[in-house]
Amino acid sequence: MTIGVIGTGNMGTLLIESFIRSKAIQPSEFVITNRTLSKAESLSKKYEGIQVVPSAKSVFKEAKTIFICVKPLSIYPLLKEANDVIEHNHLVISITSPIRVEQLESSLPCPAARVIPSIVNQTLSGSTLLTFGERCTEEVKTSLTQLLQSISNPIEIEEEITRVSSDLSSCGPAFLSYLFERMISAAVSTTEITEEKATQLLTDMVIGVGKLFEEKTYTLDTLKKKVMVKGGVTGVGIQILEDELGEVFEHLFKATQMKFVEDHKEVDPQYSIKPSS
Ligand SMILES: NC(=O)C1=CN([C@@H]2O[C@H](COP(=O)(O)OP(=O)(O)OC[C@H]3O[C@@H](n4cnc5c(N)ncnc54)[C@H](OP(=O)(O)O)[C@@H]3O)[C@@H](O)[C@H]2O)C=CC1
Ligand SMILES: O=C(O)[C@@H]1CCC=N1
Repeated sequence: MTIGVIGTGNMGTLLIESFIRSKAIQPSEFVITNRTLSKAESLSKKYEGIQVVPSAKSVFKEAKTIFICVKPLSIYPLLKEANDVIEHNHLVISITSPIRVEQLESSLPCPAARVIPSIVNQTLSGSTLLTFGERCTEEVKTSLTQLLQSISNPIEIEEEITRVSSDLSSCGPAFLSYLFERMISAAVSTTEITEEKATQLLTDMVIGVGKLFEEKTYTLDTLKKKVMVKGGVTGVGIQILEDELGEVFEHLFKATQMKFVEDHKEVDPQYSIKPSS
């Protein structure tokens, strides 16, 4: 299967490297481009066989399944530029949240899907968020789902829950990293522990917790209860979290939802179909 990738920044590179790592796609099956071409060329030096072409249009000429991994506002001009070489049997896959699949299909002669990845897909784990356009046949849905299974757990999501799903799956690793940093700096500022030791302990703990969830040993609730020995120290800490966390996560999800509305205001005028919500 030839796979095209337009844009080899963080996510384009992550998808290429993850598909190669999972052995789902061989380097020689990739046709890629990037605005700064040297970035795509350095990937082809790393993985012998990747074909680098000079433009998005050339990618559409060489591949039928194409991941577009550029920022939201760059997608429409790119599709217009390649318009005369896009055919009915292409599949266009966008990886960004503020463009709906029906908006993509409205400016294409072919099916479109949206696949929002997460940095954790680099370890061939985590979810990818999958939404199919109306033109996607069962065959297209099955083959894209199978491809994504090689690097992730593909979860089909409705448009209405796009932002919150991506907050959890794709922004989540950054949110957690921030919280872990705050835990470490508080541990260092209130006790004798060094930053190095606190970082080591927290990192080991996070990896272990991930493995427990992977093995389905515990749910979030049963794990919490197992550690919270009656009358013990964990309960004291949990009580502080309950008393002081307040509505921080409610505020977070409201803020990202507002940003999503702003993103749509920028992107929507490019497309003939406007979102209904
Ligand atoms: N970062 C993340 O964790 C996630 C990001 N996303 C989404 O993925 C998208 C890309 O994000 P990310 O990879 O982080 O961004 P980057 O800025 O790292 O990558 C974007 C890439 O697109 C290239 N580019 C821009 N315009 C064109 C064009 N016309 N033709 C070819 N290449 C082009 C840029 O080239 P140049 O080298 O010249 O800048 C750059 O390499 C965003 O919409 C984001 O929302 C989705 C899930 C997770
Ligand atoms: O488009 C998105 O929702 C993702 C999440 C992280 C960055 N962009």
